[in-house]
Amino acid sequence: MDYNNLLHILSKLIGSLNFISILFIILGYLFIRPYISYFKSLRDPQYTRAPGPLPLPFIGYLSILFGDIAENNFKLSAKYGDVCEIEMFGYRYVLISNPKLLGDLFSPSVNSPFLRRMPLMPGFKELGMDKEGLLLNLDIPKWRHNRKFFQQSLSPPSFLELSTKYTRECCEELIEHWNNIIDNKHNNKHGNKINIRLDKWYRAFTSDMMGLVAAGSKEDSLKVLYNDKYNKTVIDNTKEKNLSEGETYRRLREDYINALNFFVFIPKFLWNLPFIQGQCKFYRGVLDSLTEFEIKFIKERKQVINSESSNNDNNKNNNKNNSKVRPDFLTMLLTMNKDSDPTPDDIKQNLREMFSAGTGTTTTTLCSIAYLLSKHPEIEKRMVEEILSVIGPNNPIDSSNLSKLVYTEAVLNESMRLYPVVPVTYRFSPEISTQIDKYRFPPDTLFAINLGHIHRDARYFKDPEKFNPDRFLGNWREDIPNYAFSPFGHGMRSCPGKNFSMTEIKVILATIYRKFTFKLVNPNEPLHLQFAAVNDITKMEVYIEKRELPQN
Ligand code: HEM
Repeated sequence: MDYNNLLHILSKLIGSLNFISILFIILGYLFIRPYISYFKSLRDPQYTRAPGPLPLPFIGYLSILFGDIAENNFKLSAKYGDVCEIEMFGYRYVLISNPKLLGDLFSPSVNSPFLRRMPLMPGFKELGMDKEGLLLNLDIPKWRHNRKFFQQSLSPPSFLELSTKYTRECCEELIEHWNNIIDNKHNNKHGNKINIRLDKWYRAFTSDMMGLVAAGSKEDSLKVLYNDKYNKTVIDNTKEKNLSEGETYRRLREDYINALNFFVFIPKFLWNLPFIQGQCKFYRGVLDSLTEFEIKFIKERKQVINSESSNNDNNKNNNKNNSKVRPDFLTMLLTMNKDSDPTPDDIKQNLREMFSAGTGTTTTTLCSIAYLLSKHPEIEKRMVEEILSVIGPNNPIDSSNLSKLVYTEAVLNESMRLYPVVPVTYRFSPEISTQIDKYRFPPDTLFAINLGHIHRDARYFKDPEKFNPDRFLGNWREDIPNYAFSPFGHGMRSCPGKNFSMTEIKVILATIYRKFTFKLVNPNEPLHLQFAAVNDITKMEVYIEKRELPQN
């Protein structure tokens, strides 16, 4: 049969197809597509395929639709080993659970081919994150530029001092509210025990704290929570009508996290379905309002900075200490970046990521610490003894004390080992093929690093399920293999907020735990974590008690 005949037969066949048959052919193709690519990859002589389950039609792997991705990753590694493979997000998704195999992916080299976290997905564009900020930025020159200024903005001693001061202020406010709740007998429904939602309090706390640290805006989340639940005498009819700017921003950011999860995890072809369309429209509205709010806010700050610097130029006797501009993260971003004179648009995503990456992560970490300490009172006692001996029962904490809180830091590290906020992180290279162990993967493979699984692997941690802060004392950095403990990731895309977070959390633990102790209301329940982009605490009920301090 010649070529023309073949074309003729094909065109006749296509002409005879009706809409239903075409639909069936398309669906049939989509149904078998994962198998075609699966069997093709098995026969490709250039590359290898790691063990893993057969893909499912349409979705590739069930955990996209059901269950917790982090938990499913955990089970996959337990079943298939240190390197295993599934289909996810339309990509070959290789899960790695052995720190010895992470050298290339976690490379600290500026020329690493793994500077991207994930491939471009439609949701990233919708969120404006594919070319902005850090987290999902795929534009490498832009990401480098942002990363440099993000990191520099977090490091000046004046910034760290100010953020410690703001954290202490928020702790003092929290302590005052909790004292009021405990002292107020009307709230006491459980005999001598006061039952609180610790997750809600810490969420409000980190929101106020990050509001101050990032943009100098006090959000009043703690006050709102206290007044709503405990201070019934305050009747605020204007509450819904006249939200403070801080509270409006806080609510927008809360919705933003949901928008982020929506656009990242719901495939684009579903956005226009009737029952999802409304949600999509709502989240687009949230993104627009948030952008409008941030641009206005950044413009105002820029004006203040510019007018102060032109006054300073005119006034040679100027005293810098009289500056009205707070040295918070936003000011740092604007002033450190002066040579390139950043526009509000350049900066807004960095500011947004400071909030979104800083509040939920800290809340979950604080709750996991409270959970573990309430189950291990002897460890809590030892931590509080250290806090009291280094700082005393009432003195304010300053940065010079923090390095002496060695056991407190070990408690923090051990909690992050057992409950890492980011149990899986990703690396991706569209450019090169990658050799991992005995497997060779093509470009465009998505590598998922199974941090949560590695943290509980008996090969690297003796009695891995045991809460034992002692493993983080002494020369632990030499004892634990490279990359086996990675609560902040590693390499060029590791967490730029690491030092800042460690400092903040230690300040919070030292300030709060010398005043209060928490007991779980349901001690037999597991920690309620839900994984979306990170592990988020969904509920934590505790009895709160004032700590009885030893009399001097
Ligand atoms: C307990 C607190 C925190 C934990 C456990 C945490 C953990 C992490 C982890 C595991 C990553 C991914 C690292 C990798 O892939 O190698 C990350 C990335 C990131 N974190 Fe954090 N983080 C915390 C707090 C913060 C704070 C306070 C900020 C902001 C000041 C922040 C900003 C970021 C940003 C911007 C990235 C993306 C970096 C990039 O892609 O270049 N994080 N974080």
